[in-house]
Amino acid sequence: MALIVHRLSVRLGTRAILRDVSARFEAGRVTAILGPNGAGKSTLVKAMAALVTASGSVTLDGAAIGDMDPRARARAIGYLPQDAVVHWNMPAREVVALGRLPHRRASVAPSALDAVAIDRAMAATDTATLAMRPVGELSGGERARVLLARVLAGEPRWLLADEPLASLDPAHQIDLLARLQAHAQGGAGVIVVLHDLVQAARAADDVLLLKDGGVLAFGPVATVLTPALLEQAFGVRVAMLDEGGRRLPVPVGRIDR
Ligand SMILES: Nc1ncnc2c1ncn2[C@@H]1O[C@H](COP(=O)(O)OP(=O)(O)OP(=O)(O)O)[C@@H](O)[C@H]1O
Repeated sequence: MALIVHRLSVRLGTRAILRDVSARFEAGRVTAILGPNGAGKSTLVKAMAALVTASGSVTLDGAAIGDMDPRARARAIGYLPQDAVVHWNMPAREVVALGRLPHRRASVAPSALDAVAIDRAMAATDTATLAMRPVGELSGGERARVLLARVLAGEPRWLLADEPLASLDPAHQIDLLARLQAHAQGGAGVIVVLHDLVQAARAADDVLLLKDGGVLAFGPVATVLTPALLEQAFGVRVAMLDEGGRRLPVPVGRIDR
C-alpha cells in the first residue's frame, strides 16, 4: 500500500509554491517532512489530503485521491492541520467523536464500535481525563492532544499531521511520536511535518527534505539527516549525538556564509 505523489506542483496566487514534487510513501512507516520555513511542507500535506488544487497526481493504492468519494477519502486519510482551531466549545469527548463521522451518519448516535474507537484514541493521547471539559477551557497542549485523538478516532489508513509537536511539553512530544510510531506499526502510513531534527531522527523511518518548493532529499532517516544535507537545507551546523542506536542531529550554530 502506497501513497504516491507524482510531479506535484502547486501555485497560490501568482507564486509557485511546490515544483515537481515526487515521492512514494509506504504504509507501515513514519515519514517526516522537514525543511525551512516557507519550503512548502504544509502545502504538500494539504495537497495530499486533496485540500489544495495541484497539478500532477496524488494516488492512494492506485486511485487518484481527487476522484475518491469524500467519505471514503476521509476514512482513508486523516489530516491534522497546523494550529487547528475548534469553533464550538464542546466537551472534549464530543470533539473526538467528530472523528468518527466518516464512519457513520451525523444524525445517528455513535455505535458501540464508535465508542470503542473514541475511548481508544483518548487513552492513546492521554486525554481521557479531559473528556467532559469544554475544549475552549483547555490549554494549547491539551487541545492539541484532543485534536490528535479526533483524527486517531477515525482510524485512518494514512495519517497526515502538520507540526503536531508545536504546543506540547517534552513528555507529551515523546508520547505523541510514540503514538504515531504505534499507528504505523499497526499498518498505517504516517506522514508528519516536523521542525525538531532530534525528534525526527528519533521517530521517523524516512525523511523528505524540502527546500524552496522542491525535494532536496528523500530516503531512510540515516541517509537524509546528515550534516551535509542539513547544512544545505537549513544553513546550520549540526553535532551528531549517539542515542539508543540512532544518530540524532543537534543544531549547534549557523553556517557563516
Ligand atoms: N494562500 C496562499 N497564498 C499565497 N502564498 C501562500 C499561501 N499559503 C502559503 N503561501 C506561501 O507558500 C509558501 C509555502 O508555505 P507553507 O505553509 O507550505 O510552508 P511550510 O514549509 O509549511 O512553512 P512553515 O515551516 O513556516 O510552516 C510560503 O512562502 C507561504 O508564504
